[in-house]
Amino acid sequence: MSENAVLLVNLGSPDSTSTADVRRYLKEFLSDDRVLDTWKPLQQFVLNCFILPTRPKRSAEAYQKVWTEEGSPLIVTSKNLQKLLQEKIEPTVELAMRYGSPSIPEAIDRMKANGVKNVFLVPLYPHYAMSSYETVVVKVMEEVAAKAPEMKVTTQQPFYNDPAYIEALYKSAKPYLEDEYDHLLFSYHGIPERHLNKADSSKAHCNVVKDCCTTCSPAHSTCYKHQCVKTTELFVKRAGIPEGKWSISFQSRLGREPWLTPYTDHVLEELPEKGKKKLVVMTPAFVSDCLETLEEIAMEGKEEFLEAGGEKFTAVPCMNEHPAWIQFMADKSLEWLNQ
Ligand SMILES: C=CC1=C(C)c2cc3[nH]c(cc4nc(cc5[nH]c(cc1n2)c(C)c5CCC(=O)O)C(CCC(=O)O)=C4C)c(C)c3C=C
Ligand SMILES: [Fe+2]
Ligand SMILES: [Fe+2]
Repeated sequence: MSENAVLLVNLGSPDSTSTADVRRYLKEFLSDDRVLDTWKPLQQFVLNCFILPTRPKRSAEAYQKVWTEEGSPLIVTSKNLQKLLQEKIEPTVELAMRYGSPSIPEAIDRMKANGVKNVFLVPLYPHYAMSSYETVVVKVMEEVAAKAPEMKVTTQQPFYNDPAYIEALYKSAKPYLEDEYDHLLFSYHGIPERHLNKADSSKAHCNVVKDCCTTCSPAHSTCYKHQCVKTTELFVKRAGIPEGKWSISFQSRLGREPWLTPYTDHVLEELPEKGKKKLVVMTPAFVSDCLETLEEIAMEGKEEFLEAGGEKFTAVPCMNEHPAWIQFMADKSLEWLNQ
């Protein structure tokens, strides 16, 4: 048994598409103080009185549209990633989900029982957000402190601007960019605007400085929007896509407060009237296809775009099991082992 292990952590999905399982999943997810970040009693009031009475049924119907025989696409793809990475590297590759199963505490118990001393934690998100990357790191650290304080954890930093990641993203997307198209839309998962200011420890950059996301600052190490902009700029440079032929939008908003703009659903409605009738959409905030890419973009988004006068809609799959992505993960693991 190796003393080293790689721990991959993705977001997680409900156990099934039943409304009860989706409710349980949403309750755990939205009780996370880094996701619904309000005063705890208010968070629970909003959750129990407004979200949980209605959303689970709607979300369950959406999950039913993308569910496979093996289960949730996000879990199935994450397990395939675990298997393919394991074939390339010696340390045990463990997989856990931030919410639901397989859980983080179970993975830590397993590693402890197997005598693992050094863990390379990889949150499966290219970009930093307190509601995605940060909550994974905090949860793993809390569980390690409680269960196996002797374990040494090294964490992969957000890799949004890593040339090797951009190359893997480019290689996986390239076949979908070969046919003629009018516009390439990069649709990132949104977050509340407020989270940008909260993540800026200087409180003097994000949404304060003009053109903050393209003006150099240490705040960018925790600025989700900057990191999305950077991934996009590096990708279009690598792919040779000219200015005016691409843009960025943000999807999946929840609640009434302002989220990052422009909103993907609005953009999809506006593009056809601007003459952009053949559209390609990429979703680089997600490394694995999931509800938000398969249902919200490839099904609902496509319908909205075609109804607004669009003619052709191509949703680019996430990196999923692409060999370049698996190799990227293997290289990161080897860098850690050799440091
Ligand atoms: C890519 C990173 C993600 C960020 C940042 C993020 C922020 C965020 N999400 C919600 C609420 C929901 N997200 C839901 C699904 C979902 N979100 C991500 C990733 C990020 N979320 C993924 C990969 C998925 C898909 C999960 C799957 O099983 O396929 C859902 C559940 C579905 C639904 O009911 O719509 C909710 C709810 C908030 C509030 C938030 C930031 C504050
Ligand atoms: Fe989300
Ligand atoms: Fe910023």
